Amino acid sequence: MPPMLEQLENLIRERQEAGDPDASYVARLLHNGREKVAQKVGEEAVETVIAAMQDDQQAIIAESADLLFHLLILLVETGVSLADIEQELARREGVSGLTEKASRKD
Ligand SMILES: N=c1c2ncn([C@@H]3O[C@H](COP(=O)(O)OP(=O)(O)OP(=O)(O)O)[C@@H](O)[C@H]3O)c2ncn1[C@@H]1O[C@H](COP(=O)(O)O)[C@@H](O)[C@H]1O
Repeated sequence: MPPMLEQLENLIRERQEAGDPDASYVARLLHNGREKVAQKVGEEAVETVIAAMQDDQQAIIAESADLLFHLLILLVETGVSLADIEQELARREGVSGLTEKASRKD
């Protein structure tokens, strides 16, 4: 995983443990609960899709940064680590999505 994401993950964990909702955006969002965090992820995902459909490179970058940032907060909230995601991606490595899809029973 890019070091920047791991750095942010650590900072979000610190905010979860000792952040002040009056002084920290991350602490405030976490304080507001999982539903609010999940809602932000949904909003940022939609904004990223809109930016892509508008073919706006700068907006795609900005909205993707918002999306990754809020997804990291949701992962910390749910107790999932970037290492868990990395492990899952490694497990899938080399298996084409088409092959995986064809192997499904349903
Ligand atoms: N990377 C970010 C980051 N990206 C986006 N945001 C904030 O995310 C918020 C949500 O974005 P929106 O576009 O939805 O803005 P909004 O209209 O205010 O949305 P609502 O929350 O009001 O619904 C904005 O206030 C952005 O400033 C971020 N806030 C913080 N960080 C990083 O997190 C660190 C810790 O931040 P604090 O917890 O605030 O100290 C910072 O040092 C940064 O490194």
